[in-house]
Amino acid sequence: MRALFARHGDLLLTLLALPCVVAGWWLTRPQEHLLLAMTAMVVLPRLAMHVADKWHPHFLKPVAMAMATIALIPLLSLLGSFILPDTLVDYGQWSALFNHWLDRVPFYSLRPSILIILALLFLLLLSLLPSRSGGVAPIALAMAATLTVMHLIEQHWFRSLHEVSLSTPTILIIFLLLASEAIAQWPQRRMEAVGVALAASMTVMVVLLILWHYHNDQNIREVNKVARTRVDALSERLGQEINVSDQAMQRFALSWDSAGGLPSSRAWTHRARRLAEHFGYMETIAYIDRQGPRIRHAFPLQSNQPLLGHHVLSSEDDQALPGVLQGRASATGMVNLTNGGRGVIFYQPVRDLDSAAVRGAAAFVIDPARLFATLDNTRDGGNFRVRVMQDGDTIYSSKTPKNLSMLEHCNILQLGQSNFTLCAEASYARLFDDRSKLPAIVLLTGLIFTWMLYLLMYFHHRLRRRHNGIKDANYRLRGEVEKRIALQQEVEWLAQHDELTGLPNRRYFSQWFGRLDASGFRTVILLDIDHFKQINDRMGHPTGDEYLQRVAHRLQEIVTAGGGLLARFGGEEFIACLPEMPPERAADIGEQLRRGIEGLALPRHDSNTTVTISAGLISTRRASDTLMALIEIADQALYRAKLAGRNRVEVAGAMDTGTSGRQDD
Ligand SMILES: Nc1nc2c(ncn2[C@@H]2O[C@H](COP(=O)(O)OP(=O)(O)OP(=O)(O)O)[C@@H](O)[C@H]2O)c(=O)[nH]1
Repeated sequence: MRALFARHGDLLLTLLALPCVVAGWWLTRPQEHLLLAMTAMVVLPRLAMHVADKWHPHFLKPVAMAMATIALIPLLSLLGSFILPDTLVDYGQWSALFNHWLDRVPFYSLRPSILIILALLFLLLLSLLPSRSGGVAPIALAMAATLTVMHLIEQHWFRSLHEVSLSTPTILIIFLLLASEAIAQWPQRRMEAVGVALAASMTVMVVLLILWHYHNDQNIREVNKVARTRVDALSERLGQEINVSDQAMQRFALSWDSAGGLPSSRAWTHRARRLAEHFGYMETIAYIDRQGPRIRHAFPLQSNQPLLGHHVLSSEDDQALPGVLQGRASATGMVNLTNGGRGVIFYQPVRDLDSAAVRGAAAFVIDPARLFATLDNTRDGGNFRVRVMQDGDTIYSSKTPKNLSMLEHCNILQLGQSNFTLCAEASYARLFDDRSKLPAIVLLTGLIFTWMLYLLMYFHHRLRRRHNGIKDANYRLRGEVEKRIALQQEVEWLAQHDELTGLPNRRYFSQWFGRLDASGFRTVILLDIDHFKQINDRMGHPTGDEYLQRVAHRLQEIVTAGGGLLARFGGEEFIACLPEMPPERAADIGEQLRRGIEGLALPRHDSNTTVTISAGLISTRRASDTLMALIEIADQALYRAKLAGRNRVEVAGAMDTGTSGRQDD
């Protein structure tokens, strides 16, 4: 089972998303179906891609990419609805486009949030990427995960005005997709290659999301002002209306002062009708005689007939009447009316024209519900619900528009002696009209910037690694070349020198000799260590080798000082050539060589004697004398030196320079 999960875990998790889509369709509200459909459109190409990766790449990969491209269309359209200016495509057009999906459901209530649309887009992008090992796959996955988490945070901790929230099936599907991608990518990813770029861009993204949240919150606050403005406007209109009606009531009461006497019933009805026609919310306009005090007239008469003659001070709610009978305009709170119903009664004193004494009062019964209904009649009314409450009872409510935003604003108002709460709540449709596109644009621009930053850092890292690799290879190559050059030089040196003494060998010597100017004197000296075999035999080969080296070194010093070249001729024999030197001087150097070795005083096995050399020397200025010929002559001279007792320099007779040196014995 573990092995199966390790090999096909990504596919299994994506497969699990399918039953979640089906279950989600039944379990969630219709508003979520668009989101589920979008999610399913992301699941299918991912599924095809996982299968393609494992079994049928040639056939299924193009199919998956085609499905992903098709799924891009609705997702990009939804994204467009957040960012395209209303002048280009207005809200109604988006609604019409998407209402094909779900009939009669308003667009704003079925549109997923921009965070989730972007998260799905990034997940979809993974199907469109040419290969999962491509450097951008991790950032797409990380962005999808971060956006989903941000949406959940917004949904649970902050107020939102909108969009469909993630229900359990959708959350499950998105997390299954994220997990399956993480499993698919993980084994292929070398974290150090993407780690720095990913960490930097994710940090930028978190900052970006905080900024977006701030902008979005501001936007919601701004949009919410719509309801507050509505409440404030209504409150102001109410204040103005009360002022106007108050003045009308005053004028109405004063008009009886000038008439004198008790108003006649006909006159009362006539004038009260005119007032009531103008102020439709004045339910009853009554005249209260100070005597009693009793209601003498009431308009409209038909509904108020039982009130006539009614002793009004018996009503305990009517505290305002004593005030008006003392000459002060007054009002009650919200009271139960004698003829049933509730209302606020405003009183105005009616005075005697001559004495100015209060004869009675005009009472105006105002129905607050009708008053508010009269005020709440603007054209925009359909986008708001206005409610008026008093002591917890709703006394007025306007028609409720569809999809209220649940964002309500209230003001406290006073009418008569009572406080009323006036609240307005806008519909989503109204709020969306005012919604700014700025937060969505900030988010999208920021994500593009974050994506670019990742690419820049990732490719910079890759290039730097490649560059370092090339630098290392270059360094190694240079080391190799240097080693080979050294080896080559060693081989060349060995081809021309003797390893033991470090002297040039015969080949080098003959090449050097060949380059000499044959028109001048050339002296060839052949030198041989005397009785060297005995040194080897008695003192051992290592001592023999050491003596060879020391002899060679001393001879070379002298020959080089004379401007010549010394080479090892073979075994314990050396050959020297002194160019451009008169024979006498050459013979002299020959003698110096002999003495030089003698002077080394290298002890032999028999402690009385030291190592010596014998030499044969030939000087010539004949250009036709070859090296071979000169060596032969020198060898003969050397032979003679040996015969003559060794430790001698024998100069070839042809040059007639005689012999030099001293006898051994
Ligand atoms: N240790 C050592 N011995 C060498 C080397 N090359 C040649 N020999 C020895 O040099 C000796 C040469 O001996 P011989 O040619 O008989 O002559 P010799 O003993 O020097 O006697 P004379 O030349 O007649 O004085 C031999 O024993 C060689 O083995 C070498 O590179 N190292």
